[in-house]
Amino acid sequence: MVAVALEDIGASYGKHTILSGIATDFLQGGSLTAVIGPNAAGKSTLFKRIAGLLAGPGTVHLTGATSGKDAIRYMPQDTGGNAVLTVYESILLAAKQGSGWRVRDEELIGIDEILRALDIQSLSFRELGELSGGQRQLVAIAQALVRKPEVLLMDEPTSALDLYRQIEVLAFMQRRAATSGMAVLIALHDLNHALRYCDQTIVIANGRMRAGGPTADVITPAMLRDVYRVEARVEQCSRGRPVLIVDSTAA
Ligand SMILES: Nc1ncnc2c1ncn2[C@@H]1O[C@H](COP(=O)(O)OP(=O)(O)OP(=O)(O)O)[C@@H](O)[C@H]1O
Repeated sequence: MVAVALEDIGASYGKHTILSGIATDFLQGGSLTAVIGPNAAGKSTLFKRIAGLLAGPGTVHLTGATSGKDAIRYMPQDTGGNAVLTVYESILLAAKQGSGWRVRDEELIGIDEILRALDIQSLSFRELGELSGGQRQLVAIAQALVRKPEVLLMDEPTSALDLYRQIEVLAFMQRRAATSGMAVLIALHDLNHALRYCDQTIVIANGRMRAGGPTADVITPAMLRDVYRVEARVEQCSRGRPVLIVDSTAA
C-alpha cells in the first residue's frame, strides 16, 4: 500500500517563507488524513509542495506507488468551470489525460460508477460553465478520481456543498480510500468532519506543523485554544460520536 513521508518540507513565494520544517511519517494509504489550521496557515501551499507544483527544501518520500509521476494528484480549492465542455466530456478527458485516446469499456464503467456515487449522472450533458459552485466541486472530485491517483490531495473539497452532500462525499472518500488503498489528504475547516471521517490529522499554523497523529489525540482544547484561538471541547454525542463544541473565542 502507498505511504507518504514528509522530511523537513519548506516552501516560499519569492522572498517570503511560507512553510518550514514540516515532517511526518504516518500518511498511510487506505484512510483519510485531515490537514487543518487557520486561514493562510499554509495548507494549500503544503499540498502544492507535496504535488511537486512548488519547489522548496525537504523531501517527499513516496513508497509503494506504482504509477510514477502521476501517483500524486492535487485537487485545488477553486476549480474553474468555463471550458466549453460537457461534464461527461471533461471527466472522460481527465480519465484519458496522459494516455492514448482509445476508450476501454472498463473506463466507461468506472466513470459511470463515480458519477453515480457522487449523484451527478443527471449533469453529464450540461456544460461546465453553467454549473453551480457545488456542482462544479462534485465534478472536480470526479475528474480527480477517474485519474486513479494513489495519493489525492483535496483542498477543501466540501466547501461549496450542502450538508447532505458534504457527508455523502466524505463517507464516499472514506470507502474509496479503504477499497483502493489510496492515501487521501483533505484540507478542512470543519473540524467535526475531521473528527468523524479522518483517522489522522495534521495541524498547520503559521507555516509550521503544530501537531500530528490520530485525530482524537490532536483535536484537543489546548490545541484549539492555541492554534484556533477558541475555547472549545470535544464531547461524545448521544450516539457515541465525538462532536466539537465551541464555547467562545479565547481570551
Ligand atoms: N501565489 C502566491 N504568491 C504569494 N503568496 C502566496 C501565494 N499563494 C499563497 N500565498 C500566501 O501563502 C500563505 C499561505 O497560503 P495558503 O493558501 O497555503 O494557506 P491556507 O492554509 O490554504 O489558507 P486558507 O485556509 O485561507 O485557504 C498566505 O499568507 C498567502 O497569502
